[in-house]
Amino acid sequence: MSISALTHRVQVLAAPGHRHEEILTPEALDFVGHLAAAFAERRQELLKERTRQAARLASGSPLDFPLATTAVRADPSWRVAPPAPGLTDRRVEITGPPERRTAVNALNSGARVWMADFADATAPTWDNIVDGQLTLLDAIERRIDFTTPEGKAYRLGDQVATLVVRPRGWHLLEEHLEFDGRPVPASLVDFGLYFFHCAQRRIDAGSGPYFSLPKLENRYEARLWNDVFVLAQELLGIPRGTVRATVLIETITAAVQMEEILYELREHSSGLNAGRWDYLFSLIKTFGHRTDFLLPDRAKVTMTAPFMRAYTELLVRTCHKRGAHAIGGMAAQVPSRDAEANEAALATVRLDKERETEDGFDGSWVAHPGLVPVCRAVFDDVLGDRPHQIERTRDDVEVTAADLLSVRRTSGPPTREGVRTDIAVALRYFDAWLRGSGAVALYGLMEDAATAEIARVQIWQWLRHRAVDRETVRRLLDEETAALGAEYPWARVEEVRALFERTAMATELPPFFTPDAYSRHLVRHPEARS
Ligand SMILES: CC(=O)SCCNC(=O)CCNC(=O)[C@H](O)C(C)(C)COP(=O)(O)OP(=O)(O)OC[C@H]1O[C@@H](n2cnc3c(N)ncnc32)[C@H](O)[C@@H]1OP(=O)(O)O
Ligand SMILES: O=CC(=O)O
Ligand SMILES: [Mg+2]
Repeated sequence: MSISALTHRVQVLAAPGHRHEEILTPEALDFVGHLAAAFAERRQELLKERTRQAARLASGSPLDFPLATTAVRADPSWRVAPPAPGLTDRRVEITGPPERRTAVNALNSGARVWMADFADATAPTWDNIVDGQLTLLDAIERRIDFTTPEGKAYRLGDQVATLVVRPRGWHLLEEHLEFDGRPVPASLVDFGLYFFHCAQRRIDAGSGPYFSLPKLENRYEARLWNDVFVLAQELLGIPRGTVRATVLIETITAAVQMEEILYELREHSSGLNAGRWDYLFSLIKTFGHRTDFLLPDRAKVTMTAPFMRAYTELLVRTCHKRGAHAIGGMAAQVPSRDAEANEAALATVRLDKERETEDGFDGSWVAHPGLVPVCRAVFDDVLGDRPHQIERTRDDVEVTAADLLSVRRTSGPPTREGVRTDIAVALRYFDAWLRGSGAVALYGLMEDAATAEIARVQIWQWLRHRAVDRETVRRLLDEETAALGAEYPWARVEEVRALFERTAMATELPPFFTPDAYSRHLVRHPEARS
């Protein structure tokens, strides 16, 4: 099918920005419109199913591996597609928003993969979204070099990381693009614009259009992505099976459908990734009303907690059984200018990666170029010249749904400092996000939309179970709001405080803070809600 024959015109509800016309071409918008026409309704239905499933679990329905797909899990014959060029050895993957400086640094970092993130690490202002696409296009075309006004030169090296792109999740809309009178699903915008402009260019360069898919809740959402890939390839005349996608297992409902998710995407799958921060967020969000799921301070819930071990071991076992890569998660510590703090951060990251290599992971994520050597050294020790350890099937691992939910052994009340830290982190992160930054370093840790969600839902959970009283939260909120304003006079303290009160202190927990914050604060077209 020729794209020029399409009439799925998408309307842009934003003032033209610098070079935006290079991305928002009529053909690219038609392509996105075609995807919206084909998949927007199904997305809507799947979001309704998310709500229904949340209600079922909240009213006591058990969570388990689906009976309906027993045959898929029992069938030993199927495997995912073989690794595509540039995705065989993934021992270190660096992540970051698709900004110019980050792009050059990440591509040059020595990591095998750069995961350019429109999701957790990006505040989706319209400029960030379109400039992010320009950054990727310029990086692929190798015209991204620049020099700062201070004279620091950024030059792409000869050996660069393989590019993987993470579009926003299914729950979000892009309100600056309208199709058929409705905002276009954000996932289709990020995927569609990148695929339209860059898929063939990546293939011509000996690589391919590769993706990382966030926040899926079940196999039907994986099937939807697979259908998006099939149609997108067909529309652009790209051979079916060229796309590769690594799915983040970062919701508790997806954890019991890992194998089905691989199955749905098998012709396009490049494995699974342990999205540990969203996973923890999902667990609290889904079962936060239950007293046995009361979690202590965030710092005390580590990857060695039995329920987190069950999750990561199941992920490795599932991937390797199906010939797929298992990619580890993000240790939140980032390098520090203080030598002692830096040593401690590196040691923590090293331990985390050592645990992952022992579990059988084939590679892992880092948040900062300064962590690439640590991660690489740990994986080099175990892998040597082998590109991965997929052959290490973890037949010894037996994980039940009860193991994934065995939070009781870790549960407990928060400390006052734990409550304060969550409030401080949520406020500071919300402020950065409203001002256009989706990833920041706070108190020595990388914070992004997933980690901030944990801070928010912990406060909600503790209030709900009266592990902390409302008066104390209000007092700490006053103190932390004042501290934020004193430290950053430009901080949007009133808006940030109101956002916190709406999303962390309401009786009903909103599933995400981002849709509320996005439509109130980031949408800039004349029809935007105030
Ligand atoms: C839960 C999840 O979803 S994890 C995945 C999503 N989250 C992320 O991707 C976060 C990635 N990390 C980051 O964005 C950053 O590391 C931050 C925001 C946490 C800290 O960034 P900074 O405050 O700039 O750190 P710092 O000052 O130490 O940076 C030093 C240099 O490293 C660069 N750098 C830092 N992190 C990255 C990165 N992830 N990729 C590329 N370059 C990076 C900086 O640009 C800076 O470059 P420069 O010397 O050329 O100016
Ligand atoms: O996306 C990663 C996560 O940990 O969340
Ligand atoms: Mg995540």
